[in-house]
Amino acid sequence: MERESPLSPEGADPLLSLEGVGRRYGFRGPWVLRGVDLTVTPGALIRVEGANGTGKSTLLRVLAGIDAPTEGRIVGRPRTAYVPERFPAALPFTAAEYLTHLGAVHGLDRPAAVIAADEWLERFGAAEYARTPMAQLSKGSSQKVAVAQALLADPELLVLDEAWTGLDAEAREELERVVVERTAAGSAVVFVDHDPRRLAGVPDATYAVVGGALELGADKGTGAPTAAVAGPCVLVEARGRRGTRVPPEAGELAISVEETGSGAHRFTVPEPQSDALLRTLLGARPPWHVVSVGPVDDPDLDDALAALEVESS
Ligand SMILES: Nc1ncnc2c1ncn2[C@@H]1O[C@H](COP(=O)(O)OP(=O)(O)OP(=O)(O)O)[C@@H](O)[C@H]1O
Repeated sequence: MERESPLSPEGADPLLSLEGVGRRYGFRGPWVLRGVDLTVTPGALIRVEGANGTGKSTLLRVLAGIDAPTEGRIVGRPRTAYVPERFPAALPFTAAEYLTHLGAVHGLDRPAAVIAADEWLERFGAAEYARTPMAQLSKGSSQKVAVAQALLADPELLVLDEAWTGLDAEAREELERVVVERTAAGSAVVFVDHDPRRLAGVPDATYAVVGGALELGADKGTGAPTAAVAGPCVLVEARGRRGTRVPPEAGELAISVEETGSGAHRFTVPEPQSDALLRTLLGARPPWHVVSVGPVDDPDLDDALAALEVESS
């Protein structure tokens, strides 16, 4: 199988590579994964898709380093954090104790671990549960703790297996923002999510697990500006500091920019360019706050794009 690598900064060394990786359970079990090659570079955002039971979670566990390949090898082991599909919530700690302990395991000293635990719980709207025993948390709240534990120690590779499941709407949006921020800051994120709208248009690459192999999906973003404007678009709502002008590069990437409030802007951008737009906004000085990223469902825009396509042909 040809090895595909996602968009990466020019010349960046891979964080981690899977080379000819295969995984099966049990000595004679069927191969769940076979001949998988994958290179994860700094800043890459990779989506993994596939039908139920095809091996997505297996792949993510191997990437996260909590499961070993049966054959093949893994080159590199960045500082990695993982949010599993099922989080063992019935632990004999409060949320804050658990996070502080894990922070220490990840190398933070105790005061730094306490601060990081508080900050992440706050950010995901779970600060009020900090002193609640984990066993008493609802599924959604314990999922917030699962996400917080992964973000505590600034991972270079974040692996999210259905991490949005069970989160409330605000926390789901927050996690999308965190993913965009982390990749803009140079960390890699690999995720599985059953909702096709999750981070739609943002990943650098989408892979599907099919028959144990990894196939590069059709909706791979190029991350680079292209002349094409036809095709699906993404709506990015972002807020700049009051009085800040839209970064010129963001204006060039977008088909349209609308000011919706003081500092608040709505960018409509062709899907392949959405990642570049997000990086531009988050990398601006001062950085823009990305409020939401979602698909465009606007018949007028579809007509306008069709007209543009005709004009440019
Ligand atoms: N610990 C295990 N022991 C034995 N078989 C396993 C184990 N984990 C996964 N499998 C098997 O490996 C195959 C792939 O499972 P995996 O959970 O990786 O798929 P998935 O694509 O993530 O599924 P889903 O979409 O349902 O979460 C399945 O047939 C599953 O039964």
